[in-house]
Amino acid sequence: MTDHNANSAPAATPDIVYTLTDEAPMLATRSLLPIIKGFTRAADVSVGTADISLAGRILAAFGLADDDLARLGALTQDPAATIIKLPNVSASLPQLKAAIAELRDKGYELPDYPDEPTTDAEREVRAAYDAVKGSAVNPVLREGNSDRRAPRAVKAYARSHPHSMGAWSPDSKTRVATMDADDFRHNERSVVIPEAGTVQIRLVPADGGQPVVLREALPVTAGEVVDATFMSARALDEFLVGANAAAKADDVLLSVHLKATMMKVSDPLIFGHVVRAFFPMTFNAFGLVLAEAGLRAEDGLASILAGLDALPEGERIRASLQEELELGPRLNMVDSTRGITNLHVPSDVIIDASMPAMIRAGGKLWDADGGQDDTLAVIPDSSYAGVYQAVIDDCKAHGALDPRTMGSVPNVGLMARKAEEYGSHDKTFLIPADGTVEVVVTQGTGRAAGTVLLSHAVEDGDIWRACQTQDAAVRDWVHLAVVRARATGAPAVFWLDPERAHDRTIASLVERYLAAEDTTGLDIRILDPVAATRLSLERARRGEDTISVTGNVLRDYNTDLFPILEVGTSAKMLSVVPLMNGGGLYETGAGGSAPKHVRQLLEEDYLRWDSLGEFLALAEALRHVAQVSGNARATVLADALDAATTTLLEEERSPARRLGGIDNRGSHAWLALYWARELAAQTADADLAARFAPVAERLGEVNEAVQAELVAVQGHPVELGGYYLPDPALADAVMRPSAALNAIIDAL
Ligand SMILES: NC(=O)C1=CN([C@@H]2O[C@H](COP(=O)(O)OP(=O)(O)OC[C@H]3O[C@@H](n4cnc5c(N)ncnc54)[C@H](OP(=O)(O)O)[C@@H]3O)[C@@H](O)[C@H]2O)C=CC1
Ligand SMILES: O=C(O)CCC(=O)C(=O)O
Ligand SMILES: [Mg+2]
Repeated sequence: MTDHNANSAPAATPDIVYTLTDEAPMLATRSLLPIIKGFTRAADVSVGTADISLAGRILAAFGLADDDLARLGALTQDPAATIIKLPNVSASLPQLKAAIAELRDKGYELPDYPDEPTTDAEREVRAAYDAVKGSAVNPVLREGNSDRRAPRAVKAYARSHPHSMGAWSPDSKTRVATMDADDFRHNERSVVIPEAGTVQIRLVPADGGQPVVLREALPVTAGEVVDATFMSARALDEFLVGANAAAKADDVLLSVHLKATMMKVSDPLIFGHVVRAFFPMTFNAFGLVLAEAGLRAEDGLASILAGLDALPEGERIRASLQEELELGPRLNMVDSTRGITNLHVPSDVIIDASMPAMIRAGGKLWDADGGQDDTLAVIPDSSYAGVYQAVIDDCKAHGALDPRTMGSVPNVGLMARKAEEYGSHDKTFLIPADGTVEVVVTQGTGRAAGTVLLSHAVEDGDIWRACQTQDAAVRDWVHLAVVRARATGAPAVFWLDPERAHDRTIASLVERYLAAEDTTGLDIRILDPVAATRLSLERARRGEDTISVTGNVLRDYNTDLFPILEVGTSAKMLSVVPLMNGGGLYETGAGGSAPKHVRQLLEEDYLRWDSLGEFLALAEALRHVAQVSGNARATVLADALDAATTTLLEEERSPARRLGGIDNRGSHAWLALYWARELAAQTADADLAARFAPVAERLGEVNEAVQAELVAVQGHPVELGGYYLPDPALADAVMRPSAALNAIIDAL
C-alpha cells in the first residue's frame, strides 16, 4: 500500500495493517510506529501501513495515489485480516476545501470543488469529492459490529485517579430542546424485504409532472430492514424559532449539537436551517446575494464571513450579522478567545463528543467572555435527544457522577454493513418539490414490480432519507451481545424505542435471534432508550455495570458519553470490531482526531494526544495475529504490552496536558521501556527474553536523558510543512527529536 506519511510497506499483506490518518493521531503515529515495528519485527510479526488520510483519499480519487482505502475495504473480507484503525478526519465541506487548497499549493493538479456543477465533467468532479467528504472511511472498514469497553486497568486507574467533574446544581437551567412532531423519529416507516432484489426511490410531484428518480437502483438483500423517514423543513424552522426564543427567555447559551460529519447529507442541511434561523433578518434581506456568491448557511458563519469582503454589500451584511448576534440569545462559543461560535463551522461541534463534555462540566458550555454557563442544547431530531435529557435529569437530581465509584456502561453496537442511519447518506435527499416520495420494487424482493413499499407526502425543502440494516448484521450483533453478557455477567439491555417503526422491527428480530442463543442465566432486556439510560445510570451510581446494546447512532453517542463520564475521555476505550468474515478490526478509542491538539503542537511543540487507545488496540491485534497465524510470539508480545500499559497507567506516564510534562512522545518512550522490560522478564519465550534484555537495559540507561530531551524541546513553535499533508522529514524531526532513543529503536 502506498504511504504518503511514513516508511513504505511490504508488498504482501502484512500480519497487521496500521492506518495512517490525520491530525493528532497521524502525528502520534510518526513517533509510535517505529517503536511498534521494531518490537514486532523481533517476533516475526510484520506491520504495514495504509494511508487513509483525507489528503491520501483526495489524491486517490483523482488517480494521484493508490487507493489504500479500497484495498483495506477488500481486506476486511479476509479471515486473516488484522487492521488497526486510528481516527481520521471525516471532512466537512470547509475542511475538504482547505485540504484541496493545501494539496494544490503543494503542486498536485487537483480540480476546484465545484459548488454549482453545470457540466457533466464538473458533476463527475463533484461526485468524486463528495465520496471523500464526511464519514467515508469507517463505513467501508466496519464489516462487523462493535464491542467498546473500558479495560479493567483503565477503569481501575480512573477510580484511583478520578478526573475532574463539574458540579451539577438542581437549579441548573440546562436542558435539551428537540422536536415533538414531523421529524425523523416521528415520520419513520419500516419494512422487511423478504427476498433479494432492487428498489427505486422516486418523487412523484404533486403538480402531476413526471416522477423524478432520486435513486435509480438500490440493491436489497433477503431479510433486510429498509426504513424511510423525513424531517419537515417547515416544522424544523418553527421549532428553531421557538428554541431561539426559549434560550433568550431563559438567558442561557444557545448551542446546537449535530453530526454533520457522519450524517454528511442531512445534518449540514439542518445546520443551515439553524444558521438561517439565528439570522432571520440578514437572510431575509441578503439571502439571494449570499446564495449568488456561493456563501451558504450550511457551511457555517465562518465561511460566510470569509466571503463578505468580495461582495459590494459585504460590510452591510457583516453589520447585519453582528446586530443579530447581539439581538439573539447568547451563543455557545467553541473558542471564545478567537471569537468562534457554535455556528461558525458545521464540524466544530459534533454531538457525540460535545454533549458528554457539557454534561461532564456540570451542564456548562463556554460563553463569549470565556466564562461558563447553562445551555439550551438544540438537538432537532428527537430520536436520541431523550437520552441526553435523561442524563441531565439524573445529574440534576443526584449530582455529578463519581468516577471513583461509578459502574461501567460498555457498548455492543450494530454497525456492520453500513447499518441504519450512518449508511444513509447515499439515500438522503433534499426534496426539490412538493409530492410523494416512494420506494418502489423494480426487481425481485418477493413482491410484484411496481409495488410501493414505503411512501411519504413531502414538501419542497424537506429532508428525506432511507436506511438499510442487513439481517446478517442484526443476527451477528445479537450474538455479540450474548457473548459479552456471558463473558461479564452484566445485564445486557437492548435500547429500542417502541415509538419508532425501525426499532419495533429490530426488536422483533432481536427476540427471534435471542431465542436461538443459549441465554440461560443471563439478564437480557429490551428497554426504550430513556428507560435504558435511567436504569444504566441508576446501576452505575451503585457501582454496577450494564451493557448497552444499541443501534449505530447510539453506539456512537454512548461510546463517548459513558467513557467521558467514567474515565474522562473515550481515548482510553478498547474498541474491537470482530469482522463478520473472521478478521479483526481494532479501532483506537472512540474519539476523533482532536484538531486543537495539532494547534498546541504547532504553537508550543507539545502533543497531548494520548495513545492509550493505540496500545490497547495493538495488544488485541497481536492476539488476533497469533490466532490466525499460529505465531505464539505474537501472544507474548501482546501480554507484555498489556502489562506495560498497566504500568504506564499506574506510574502516570500518560501525556499530561501542559507544557513541561510528559507529552505523547515522552509516553511512547516510557512504553518502549516498560514493554522491553516485560519482554525481558517473561519466561514464555526465552529467545525473546534474551533479545529484549539488552534493549531494556539500554532504554533504561538513556531514559532519564531522553525524557529530559523531550521536555527540553517544548515551548517553541514548530513547522510541519502542512496540515493535511505534512512534510515527512519535518514531521519526523518534530515527533522523533531524541537521537539517543531513535538509535535504540532503529537498531531493533
Ligand atoms: N473514528 C473516527 O475516525 C472519528 C473521527 N472523528 C473526527 O475527528 C475530528 C474531531 O472530532 P471531535 O468531535 O472534536 O472529537 P475528538 O474526539 O477528536 O475530540 C474531543 C475531545 O476529546 C479528547 N480526546 C479525544 N481523543 C483523545 C486522545 N487520544 N488523547 C487526548 N484527548 C483526546 C480531547 O479533549 P480534551 O483535550 O479536552 O481532553 C478532544 O478535544 C473530526 O474531524 C471528526 O470527524 C471523530 C470521531 C471519531
Ligand atoms: O466516522 C466518523 O465520522 C465518526 C465515528 C465516530 O464518531 C465513532 O464511531 O465513534
Ligand atoms: Mg463517536
